[in-house]
Amino acid sequence: MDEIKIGLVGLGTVGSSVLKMVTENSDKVQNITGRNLSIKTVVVRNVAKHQAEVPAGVTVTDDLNTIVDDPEIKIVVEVMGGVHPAKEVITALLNAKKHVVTANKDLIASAGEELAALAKQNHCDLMYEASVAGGIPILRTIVTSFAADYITEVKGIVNGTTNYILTQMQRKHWSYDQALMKAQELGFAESDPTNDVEGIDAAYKMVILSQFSYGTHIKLSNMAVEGISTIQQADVQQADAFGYTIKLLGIARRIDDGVFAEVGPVLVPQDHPLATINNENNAVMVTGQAVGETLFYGPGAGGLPTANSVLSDIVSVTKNIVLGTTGNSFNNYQSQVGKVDPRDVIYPYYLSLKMLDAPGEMLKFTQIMTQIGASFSQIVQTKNDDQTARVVIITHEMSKAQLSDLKTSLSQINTISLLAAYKVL
Ligand SMILES: NC(=O)C1=CN([C@@H]2O[C@H](COP(=O)(O)OP(=O)(O)OC[C@H]3O[C@@H](n4cnc5c(N)ncnc54)[C@H](OP(=O)(O)O)[C@@H]3O)[C@@H](O)[C@H]2O)C=CC1
Ligand SMILES: N[C@@H](CC=O)C(=O)O
Ligand code: NA
Repeated sequence: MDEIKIGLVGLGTVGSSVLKMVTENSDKVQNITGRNLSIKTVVVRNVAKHQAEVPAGVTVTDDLNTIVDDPEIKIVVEVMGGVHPAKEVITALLNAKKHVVTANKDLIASAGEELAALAKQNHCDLMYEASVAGGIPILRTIVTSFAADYITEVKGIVNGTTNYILTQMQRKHWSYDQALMKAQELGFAESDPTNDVEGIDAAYKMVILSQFSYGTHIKLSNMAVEGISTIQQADVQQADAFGYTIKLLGIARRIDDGVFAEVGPVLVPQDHPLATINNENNAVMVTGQAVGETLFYGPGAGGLPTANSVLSDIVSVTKNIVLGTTGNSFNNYQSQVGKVDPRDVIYPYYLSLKMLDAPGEMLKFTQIMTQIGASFSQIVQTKNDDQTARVVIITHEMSKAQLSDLKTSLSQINTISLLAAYKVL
């Protein structure tokens, strides 16, 4: 039987699981593709650390050229992470006519179009199912099963680390730091978890999801992105008392002929499916004009779930090699979209305010709300230890433009500060 040799760049959480799956599940893959797949060479930084982790016959090296110059290696999996030198690595591999499978959302969100063009030029495949929502097969599902439907919204929990942290803060009342440390220990977090907790990892995934859903590239710099590092335990408990769970959501929604995309903490009603997604699990809700609402749920991080997505790409590439159909883009949809007016982006908001606990302060706030034409449905005031009070409000629907006016007006009052403004689903 014909053999297809694979190169692996990175042998951490995901890489070691890819090695395990290729080694242990080869019979089924062979049955499906008619090809015997095996890992020939692994590239890492620290060869001594990894030498004992690979089966006999697999080469471990710190020299990428061992793969680039090996004509026997047809497919290479990049799971080293980060934009540089991963971009240079994938560029060299594609120029050497290797098909590439990657889990690297940082790189695909920032240079995906350029790399896809390079792949096409070299008649190579470039696939990245694992880059969005780890083990959930969401990208290929959008490409194939939503090909004819008009997607109006894609939203969800697309970062495992932050969902794990929020779950532990809400259910076990763990501190933020304690929960983050455990997420790192479990291999969910990036090597530097800043992108996880600041919402940037989720934003990368929304960029890729938007590309697949709307055929358009949304620049990260045009997206409002907020993480979870400033969420207070008090907000988690207060949201719970109001009947909501705080989740870090990515939302990309068609509004008229534009697409609005944002990442931030959102209060999700406790009976909404997204409120029930816990720990490192992710869920992506895709709404199509024909199909209506669909929900895809599964592990968003972790070695084996992510490796399963990598393997699904390897199998797709192998089928293309067998059929002689390599060199087609993972996502072919391209479309022009317009700008969204902030007056058309409308949600209720959860506002957490700190104000001087003195007569007239609340009146100042309600006057501003009246001036901007906004109103609220729920309000709770608690006294702080000092001369201030914590006031938490759920507003009626208001636009992003009104929220922006509210922030501007509040910034001019030194006795009231806005601690948090989260959308309410
Ligand atoms: N962990 C997860 O749950 C998920 C991760 N991903 C993505 O998968 C990718 C890998 O993540 P993960 O496995 O967690 O990362 P790890 O940090 O666990 O592993 C990274 C691996 O890459 C190697 N590496 C890093 N830099 C270089 C370099 N310059 N040259 C050669 N080798 C290098 C490291 O080698 P050494 O050990 O010698 O330093 C290590 O083996 C990332 O893009 C991540 O975003 C996607 C979905 C889920
Ligand atoms: N760090 C990421 C890993 C998967 O993409 C996450 O926590 O979701
Ligand atoms: Na996926």
